[in-house]
Amino acid sequence: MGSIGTVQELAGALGTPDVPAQYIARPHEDQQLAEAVVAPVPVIDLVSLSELGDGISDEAAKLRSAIESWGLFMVCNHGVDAVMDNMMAASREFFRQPLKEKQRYTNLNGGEQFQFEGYGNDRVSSPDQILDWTDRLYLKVEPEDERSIALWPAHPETFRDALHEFTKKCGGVKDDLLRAMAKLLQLDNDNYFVEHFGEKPLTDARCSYYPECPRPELVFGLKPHTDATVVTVLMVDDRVGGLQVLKDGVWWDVPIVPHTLLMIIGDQIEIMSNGLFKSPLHRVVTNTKKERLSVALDYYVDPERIIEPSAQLVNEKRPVLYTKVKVKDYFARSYNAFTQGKMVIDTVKI
Ligand SMILES: O=C(O)CCC(=O)C(=O)O
Ligand SMILES: [Fe+2]
Repeated sequence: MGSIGTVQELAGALGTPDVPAQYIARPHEDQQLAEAVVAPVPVIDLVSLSELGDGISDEAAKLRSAIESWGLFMVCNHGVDAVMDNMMAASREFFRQPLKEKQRYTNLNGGEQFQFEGYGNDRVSSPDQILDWTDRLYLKVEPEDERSIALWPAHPETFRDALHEFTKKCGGVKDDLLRAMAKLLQLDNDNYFVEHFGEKPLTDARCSYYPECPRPELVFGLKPHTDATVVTVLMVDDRVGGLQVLKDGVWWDVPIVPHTLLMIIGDQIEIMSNGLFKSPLHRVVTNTKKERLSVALDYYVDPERIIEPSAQLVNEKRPVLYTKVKVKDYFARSYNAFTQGKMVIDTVKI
Protein backbone atom coordinates (compact mmCIF):
# COMPACT_ATOMS: atom_id res chain seq x y z
CA MET A 1 0.00 0.00 0.00
CA GLY A 2 1.31 3.42 -0.78
CA SER A 3 0.60 6.90 0.40
CA ILE A 4 -2.85 8.44 0.21
CA GLY A 5 -1.85 12.08 0.28
CA THR A 6 -1.41 14.54 3.10
CA VAL A 7 -4.04 15.28 5.71
CA GLN A 8 -3.56 18.98 5.11
CA GLU A 9 -4.71 18.55 1.51
CA LEU A 10 -7.61 16.43 2.62
CA ALA A 11 -8.69 18.97 5.23
CA GLY A 12 -8.52 21.73 2.64
CA ALA A 13 -10.54 19.77 0.09
CA LEU A 14 -13.36 18.65 2.35
CA GLY A 15 -16.50 20.59 1.68
CA THR A 16 -18.85 18.36 3.63
CA PRO A 17 -18.35 17.32 7.24
CA ASP A 18 -17.05 13.92 6.33
CA VAL A 19 -13.73 12.13 6.49
CA PRO A 20 -12.49 9.01 4.67
CA ALA A 21 -13.28 5.78 6.49
CA GLN A 22 -9.60 5.00 7.06
CA TYR A 23 -9.37 7.80 9.63
CA ILE A 24 -12.31 6.65 11.72
CA ALA A 25 -11.34 5.04 14.99
CA ARG A 26 -13.29 1.84 15.62
CA PRO A 27 -16.03 2.18 18.20
CA HIS A 28 -14.29 0.01 20.82
CA GLU A 29 -11.25 2.25 20.59
CA ASP A 30 -13.37 5.33 20.76
CA GLN A 31 -13.11 5.86 24.48
CA GLN A 32 -14.41 9.19 25.55
CA LEU A 33 -13.43 11.16 22.50
CA ALA A 34 -15.44 14.12 23.78
CA GLU A 35 -14.76 16.56 26.61
CA ALA A 36 -12.01 15.82 29.09
CA VAL A 37 -10.98 17.45 32.36
CA VAL A 38 -7.67 19.31 32.52
CA ALA A 39 -5.00 17.26 34.28
CA PRO A 40 -3.33 19.09 37.17
CA VAL A 41 0.12 18.20 35.86
CA PRO A 42 2.85 19.98 37.87
CA VAL A 43 5.36 22.43 36.45
CA ILE A 44 8.88 21.63 37.61
CA ASP A 45 11.39 24.44 38.00
CA LEU A 46 14.61 23.14 36.48
CA VAL A 47 16.85 25.55 38.39
CA SER A 48 15.39 24.61 41.79
CA LEU A 49 15.51 20.96 40.83
CA SER A 50 19.19 21.10 39.96
CA GLU A 51 20.23 22.88 43.18
CA LEU A 52 22.39 20.63 45.23
CA GLY A 53 21.27 19.73 48.70
CA ASP A 54 20.95 16.86 51.08
CA GLY A 55 17.99 14.58 50.76
CA ILE A 56 15.03 15.13 48.48
CA SER A 57 14.18 18.77 47.80
CA ASP A 58 10.61 20.01 47.47
CA GLU A 59 11.08 20.26 43.72
CA ALA A 60 12.35 16.68 43.53
CA ALA A 61 9.37 15.51 45.57
CA LYS A 62 7.11 17.30 43.11
CA LEU A 63 8.92 15.59 40.25
CA ARG A 64 8.45 12.20 41.86
CA SER A 65 4.76 12.75 42.36
CA ALA A 66 4.34 13.98 38.76
CA ILE A 67 6.09 10.93 37.38
CA GLU A 68 4.18 8.54 39.60
CA SER A 69 0.78 10.01 38.91
CA TRP A 70 0.97 11.22 35.30
CA GLY A 71 4.14 9.89 33.70
CA LEU A 72 4.66 13.34 32.28
CA PHE A 73 5.31 16.83 33.58
CA MET A 74 6.08 20.35 32.46
CA VAL A 75 9.40 22.09 32.93
CA CYS A 76 10.01 25.82 33.36
CA ASN A 77 13.14 27.88 34.00
CA HIS A 78 14.92 25.78 31.37
CA GLY A 79 16.62 28.60 29.47
CA VAL A 80 15.27 27.45 26.11
CA ASP A 81 12.63 30.21 25.63
CA ALA A 82 13.97 32.14 22.63
CA VAL A 83 15.03 28.95 20.90
CA MET A 84 11.57 27.44 21.42
CA ASP A 85 9.93 30.44 19.80
CA ASN A 86 12.24 30.24 16.80
CA MET A 87 11.62 26.52 16.40
CA MET A 88 7.84 26.83 16.60
CA ALA A 89 7.83 29.77 14.18
CA ALA A 90 10.03 27.91 11.68
CA SER A 91 7.86 24.83 11.92
CA ARG A 92 4.64 26.82 11.43
CA GLU A 93 6.18 28.53 8.44
CA PHE A 94 7.23 25.20 6.93
CA PHE A 95 3.71 23.75 7.07
CA ARG A 96 2.19 26.96 5.75
CA GLN A 97 4.01 26.58 2.43
CA PRO A 98 2.35 25.11 -0.64
CA LEU A 99 2.34 21.33 -0.79
CA LYS A 100 4.80 21.34 -3.68
CA GLU A 101 7.45 23.03 -1.55
CA LYS A 102 7.00 20.56 1.30
CA GLN A 103 7.04 17.60 -1.07
CA ARG A 104 10.68 18.39 -1.84
CA TYR A 105 11.36 16.72 1.51
CA THR A 106 9.01 13.79 1.02
CA ASN A 107 9.39 10.58 3.01
CA LEU A 108 8.57 8.60 -0.11
CA ASN A 109 11.82 7.79 -1.81
CA GLY A 110 11.39 7.86 -5.59
CA GLY A 111 7.72 8.67 -4.98
CA GLU A 112 6.87 5.34 -3.35
CA GLN A 113 9.47 3.70 -1.12
CA PHE A 114 8.67 4.68 2.47
CA GLN A 115 11.48 5.98 4.67
CA PHE A 116 11.18 7.31 8.21
CA GLU A 117 12.84 10.60 7.53
CA GLY A 118 11.18 13.42 5.67
CA TYR A 119 7.76 15.00 5.22
CA GLY A 120 4.61 12.92 5.00
CA ASN A 121 2.53 10.35 6.82
CA ASP A 122 2.95 6.94 8.40
CA ARG A 123 3.57 3.92 6.23
CA VAL A 124 0.29 2.26 5.37
CA SER A 125 0.90 -1.46 5.70
CA SER A 126 -2.59 -2.89 5.82
CA PRO A 127 -5.98 -1.84 4.42
CA ASP A 128 -7.59 -1.81 7.87
CA GLN A 129 -4.92 0.35 9.49
CA ILE A 130 -6.49 3.39 11.13
CA LEU A 131 -4.79 6.56 9.99
CA ASP A 132 -4.01 9.61 12.06
CA TRP A 133 -5.17 13.12 11.21
CA THR A 134 -1.65 14.52 11.02
CA ASP A 135 1.21 15.31 8.66
CA ARG A 136 4.74 15.20 9.93
CA LEU A 137 8.28 16.25 9.25
CA TYR A 138 10.52 13.61 10.79
CA LEU A 139 14.28 14.15 10.95
CA LYS A 140 17.19 12.40 12.61
CA VAL A 141 19.13 15.05 14.55
CA GLU A 142 21.65 12.88 16.40
CA PRO A 143 24.20 11.45 15.80
CA GLU A 144 25.00 14.76 14.18
CA ASP A 145 27.13 13.16 11.47
CA GLU A 146 24.16 11.06 10.38
CA ARG A 147 21.87 13.97 9.58
CA SER A 148 20.25 13.85 6.14
CA ILE A 149 20.64 17.56 5.56
CA ALA A 150 18.97 17.33 2.15
CA LEU A 151 15.73 16.56 3.99
CA TRP A 152 16.08 19.54 6.35
CA PRO A 153 13.92 22.33 4.91
CA ALA A 154 15.85 25.16 3.31
CA HIS A 155 12.70 27.32 3.71
CA PRO A 156 12.08 29.07 5.95
CA GLU A 157 15.76 29.97 6.06
CA THR A 158 15.75 29.86 9.84
CA PHE A 159 14.62 26.23 10.00
CA ARG A 160 17.97 24.41 10.07
CA ASP A 161 19.58 26.67 12.67
CA ALA A 162 16.45 26.68 14.77
CA LEU A 163 16.33 22.89 14.85
CA HIS A 164 20.05 22.62 15.55
CA GLU A 165 19.80 25.06 18.49
CA PHE A 166 16.61 23.52 19.81
CA THR A 167 18.27 20.10 19.82
CA LYS A 168 21.35 21.39 21.62
CA LYS A 169 19.42 23.22 24.35
CA CYS A 170 16.86 20.50 24.93
CA GLY A 171 19.63 17.91 25.17
CA GLY A 172 20.96 19.72 28.24
CA VAL A 173 17.50 19.93 29.80
CA LYS A 174 16.96 16.22 29.20
CA ASP A 175 20.28 15.34 30.89
CA ASP A 176 19.50 17.50 33.93
CA LEU A 177 16.15 15.81 34.29
CA LEU A 178 17.60 12.35 33.86
CA ARG A 179 20.12 13.08 36.63
CA ALA A 180 17.33 14.19 38.93
CA MET A 181 15.44 11.01 38.05
CA ALA A 182 18.44 8.80 38.82
CA LYS A 183 18.64 10.56 42.20
CA LEU A 184 15.00 9.87 42.87
CA LEU A 185 15.68 6.18 42.36
CA GLN A 186 18.75 6.45 44.62
CA LEU A 187 20.98 4.93 41.99
CA ASP A 188 24.70 4.99 42.90
CA ASN A 189 25.48 7.06 39.88
CA ASP A 190 23.43 10.20 39.10
CA ASN A 191 24.59 9.82 35.50
CA TYR A 192 23.23 6.30 35.22
CA PHE A 193 20.65 7.12 32.56
CA VAL A 194 22.80 9.73 30.83
CA GLU A 195 25.64 7.23 30.46
CA HIS A 196 23.34 4.45 29.33
CA PHE A 197 22.63 6.28 26.09
CA GLY A 198 25.93 4.82 24.85
CA GLU A 199 28.25 5.97 22.09
CA LYS A 200 25.74 6.79 19.40
CA PRO A 201 22.40 7.65 20.92
CA LEU A 202 19.64 8.37 18.47
CA THR A 203 17.58 11.56 18.61
CA ASP A 204 14.70 12.21 16.23
CA ALA A 205 12.80 15.43 15.80
CA ARG A 206 9.16 15.25 14.83
CA CYS A 207 7.31 18.38 13.76
CA SER A 208 3.63 17.45 13.61
CA TYR A 209 0.83 19.37 11.96
CA TYR A 210 -2.78 18.56 12.83
CA PRO A 211 -5.25 20.32 10.51
CA GLU A 212 -8.79 21.18 11.57
CA CYS A 213 -10.95 18.07 11.36
CA PRO A 214 -14.67 18.02 10.57
CA ARG A 215 -15.34 14.92 12.72
CA PRO A 216 -13.27 15.20 15.92
CA GLU A 217 -15.56 12.77 17.73
CA LEU A 218 -14.48 9.99 15.36
CA VAL A 219 -10.92 10.83 14.38
CA PHE A 220 -7.65 10.91 16.32
CA GLY A 221 -4.85 13.36 15.62
CA LEU A 222 -2.65 10.58 16.94
CA LYS A 223 -3.79 7.17 18.20
CA PRO A 224 -3.25 6.19 21.84
CA HIS A 225 0.36 5.06 22.34
CA THR A 226 3.31 5.16 24.67
CA ASP A 227 6.62 6.56 23.43
CA ALA A 228 9.32 3.99 22.70
CA THR A 229 11.94 6.52 23.82
CA VAL A 230 13.95 6.91 27.01
CA VAL A 231 12.13 10.22 27.34
CA THR A 232 10.44 12.60 24.92
CA VAL A 233 10.76 16.37 25.15
CA LEU A 234 7.74 18.00 23.59
CA MET A 235 6.89 21.56 22.68
CA VAL A 236 3.13 21.85 22.19
CA ASP A 237 1.18 24.56 20.44
CA ASP A 238 0.60 27.37 22.92
CA ARG A 239 -2.73 28.30 21.29
CA VAL A 240 -4.51 24.99 20.71
CA GLY A 241 -4.76 21.95 22.98
CA GLY A 242 -5.30 18.35 21.96
CA LEU A 243 -2.84 16.18 23.87
CA GLN A 244 -4.47 13.84 26.37
CA VAL A 245 -3.10 11.38 28.90
CA LEU A 246 -4.76 8.30 30.40
CA LYS A 247 -4.84 7.97 34.16
CA ASP A 248 -7.09 5.70 36.22
CA GLY A 249 -9.00 4.71 33.11
CA VAL A 250 -9.89 8.31 32.23
CA TRP A 251 -8.50 10.56 29.49
CA TRP A 252 -7.34 13.97 30.75
CA ASP A 253 -6.40 17.05 28.78
CA VAL A 254 -2.75 17.97 29.21
CA PRO A 255 -2.76 21.70 30.00
CA ILE A 256 -0.95 24.31 27.95
CA VAL A 257 1.48 26.39 29.95
CA PRO A 258 3.27 28.66 27.47
CA HIS A 259 7.05 28.40 27.43
CA THR A 260 7.19 25.18 29.35
CA LEU A 261 8.59 22.02 27.81
CA LEU A 262 6.70 18.82 28.34
CA MET A 263 8.69 15.76 29.32
CA ILE A 264 7.13 12.35 28.71
CA ILE A 265 8.46 9.17 30.31
CA GLY A 266 9.23 6.60 27.60
CA ASP A 267 9.31 2.80 27.47
CA GLN A 268 13.12 2.60 27.60
CA ILE A 269 13.33 4.28 31.00
CA GLU A 270 10.39 2.18 32.16
CA ILE A 271 12.50 -0.90 31.36
CA MET A 272 15.73 0.50 32.87
CA SER A 273 13.92 1.59 36.04
CA ASN A 274 12.36 -1.88 36.34
CA GLY A 275 8.91 -0.33 36.13
CA LEU A 276 9.38 2.31 38.84
CA PHE A 277 8.84 4.91 36.15
CA LYS A 278 5.98 4.09 33.77
CA SER A 279 5.46 5.42 30.28
CA PRO A 280 1.96 6.91 30.09
CA LEU A 281 -0.58 6.17 27.39
CA HIS A 282 -1.32 9.39 25.53
CA ARG A 283 -3.06 10.51 22.36
CA VAL A 284 -3.95 13.62 20.40
CA VAL A 285 -7.56 14.61 19.67
CA THR A 286 -8.65 16.80 16.78
CA ASN A 287 -10.91 19.84 16.68
CA THR A 288 -13.05 21.54 14.04
CA LYS A 289 -11.72 25.04 14.47
CA LYS A 290 -7.97 25.35 14.61
CA GLU A 291 -4.89 23.69 13.24
CA ARG A 292 -2.36 22.58 15.86
CA LEU A 293 1.41 22.05 15.82
CA SER A 294 3.91 20.32 18.05
CA VAL A 295 7.62 19.61 17.95
CA ALA A 296 8.95 16.53 19.70
CA LEU A 297 12.46 15.35 20.39
CA ASP A 298 12.64 11.59 20.86
CA TYR A 299 15.64 10.38 22.82
CA TYR A 300 16.69 6.76 22.26
CA VAL A 301 19.59 4.70 23.61
CA ASP A 302 22.17 3.75 20.94
CA PRO A 303 20.19 1.28 18.75
CA GLU A 304 23.05 -1.25 18.90
CA ARG A 305 22.86 -1.48 22.69
CA ILE A 306 20.85 -3.80 24.86
CA ILE A 307 18.76 -2.32 27.65
CA GLU A 308 17.55 -4.07 30.78
CA PRO A 309 16.40 -3.19 34.30
CA SER A 310 19.14 -1.72 36.47
CA ALA A 311 20.51 -4.39 38.83
CA GLN A 312 20.18 -1.85 41.64
CA LEU A 313 16.43 -1.82 41.19
CA VAL A 314 15.97 -5.56 41.34
CA ASN A 315 15.67 -7.33 44.70
CA GLU A 316 13.66 -10.01 46.46
CA LYS A 317 10.69 -7.75 46.91
CA ARG A 318 10.91 -6.42 43.40
CA PRO A 319 11.91 -9.10 40.91
CA VAL A 320 13.01 -8.26 37.42
CA LEU A 321 9.91 -7.26 35.45
CA TYR A 322 11.28 -6.83 31.90
CA THR A 323 13.46 -8.91 29.63
CA LYS A 324 16.65 -7.60 28.03
CA VAL A 325 16.08 -6.16 24.59
CA LYS A 326 18.20 -4.74 21.83
CA VAL A 327 17.08 -1.16 21.22
CA LYS A 328 17.05 -1.62 17.45
CA ASP A 329 14.67 -4.56 17.77
CA TYR A 330 12.44 -2.70 20.18
CA PHE A 331 12.29 0.19 17.78
CA ALA A 332 11.21 -2.01 14.87
CA ARG A 333 8.60 -3.75 16.98
CA SER A 334 7.23 -0.49 18.30
CA TYR A 335 6.48 0.85 14.87
CA ASN A 336 4.50 -2.25 13.96
CA ALA A 337 2.69 -2.19 17.26
CA PHE A 338 1.74 1.48 16.85
CA THR A 339 0.19 1.02 13.44
CA GLN A 340 -1.81 -1.93 14.80
CA GLY A 341 -2.84 -0.09 17.96
CA LYS A 342 -0.94 -2.56 20.18
CA MET A 343 1.40 -1.98 23.13
CA VAL A 344 5.02 -2.88 22.39
CA ILE A 345 6.05 -2.69 26.06
CA ASP A 346 3.92 -5.79 26.62
CA THR A 347 6.36 -7.81 24.51
CA VAL A 348 9.15 -7.35 27.09
CA LYS A 349 7.14 -7.76 30.29
CA ILE A 350 7.93 -10.88 32.31
O1 LIG B 1 1.44 16.41 19.31
C1 LIG B 1 1.51 16.13 20.50
O2 LIG B 1 1.16 16.92 21.40
C2 LIG B 1 2.01 14.78 20.98
C3 LIG B 1 2.63 13.95 19.94
C4 LIG B 1 3.05 12.62 20.46
O3 LIG B 1 2.61 12.10 21.43
C5 LIG B 1 4.07 11.91 19.70
O4 LIG B 1 4.42 12.39 18.62
O5 LIG B 1 4.55 10.86 20.17
FE1 LIG C 1 3.83 10.34 21.99
